Amino acid sequence: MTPERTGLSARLLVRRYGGVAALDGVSLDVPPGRITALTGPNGAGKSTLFRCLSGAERPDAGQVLLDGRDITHLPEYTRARLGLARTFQQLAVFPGLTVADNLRVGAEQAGRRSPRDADFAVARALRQLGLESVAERSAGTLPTGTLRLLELGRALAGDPTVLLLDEPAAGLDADETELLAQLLTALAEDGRAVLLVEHDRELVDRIAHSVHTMTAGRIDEASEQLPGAVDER
Ligand SMILES: Nc1ncnc2c1ncn2[C@@H]1O[C@H](COP(=O)(O)OP(=O)(O)OP(=O)(O)O)[C@@H](O)[C@H]1O
Repeated sequence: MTPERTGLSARLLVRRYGGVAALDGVSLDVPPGRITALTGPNGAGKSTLFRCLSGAERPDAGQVLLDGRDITHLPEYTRARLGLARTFQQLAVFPGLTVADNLRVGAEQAGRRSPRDADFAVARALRQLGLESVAERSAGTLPTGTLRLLELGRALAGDPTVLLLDEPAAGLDADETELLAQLLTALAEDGRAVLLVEHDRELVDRIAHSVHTMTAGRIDEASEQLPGAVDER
């Protein structure tokens, strides 16, 4: 039986580094079909929250739930296979591999190991990101904006149900930001749960359904909003 999709939730997460509480009782819901945005100043704890949600780090207390299942103690690769994907602020693409092969690694990390499955995932991600024309180029030869899209493609290649995106618009030009806005909107409409850490407030206001503000390890403000219209070009 397929479990009911409720998305990803943090319940009272605590993570301390020495005397600093990077997370001080953080609860957050990232439901399917919506873009949930997280903002806040440097050092607020956003990256720590991402690491605890993705499984790169364990919280000292609290729970992480995926579709109601407690995944707090599951390793990152198991979470990836359950449908959780993330992108990194510091790009995690392999510069020596082609764009297509970077996407293939993303598909394989999410458990799409048969060549047929992986080929299908690569072709779909190339199409979604508009990267067909650079499919055989070495990633290391491409500009930052294209690499940022490839970083997203690497996460999408595994066909995740939950996407954690750490500043996906950093370094994108206006056209690339527009493509990103349309793509994230379509992914949410398709039923995916999207968590977006982003400093571009204009982008957040246009596409997010809710905005949570984090300060000093706590989410101290949450607001619901109607996403603004995305340009149809
Ligand atoms: N590995 C670590 N060891 C010690 N302290 C850490 C570690 N990681 C984060 N911190 C501290 O935890 C707090 C939260 O940091 P975090 O990087 O999660 O914030 P952030 O909101 O993601 O900031 P930024 O926008 O700069 O990435 C900060 O005080 C930071 O110095």
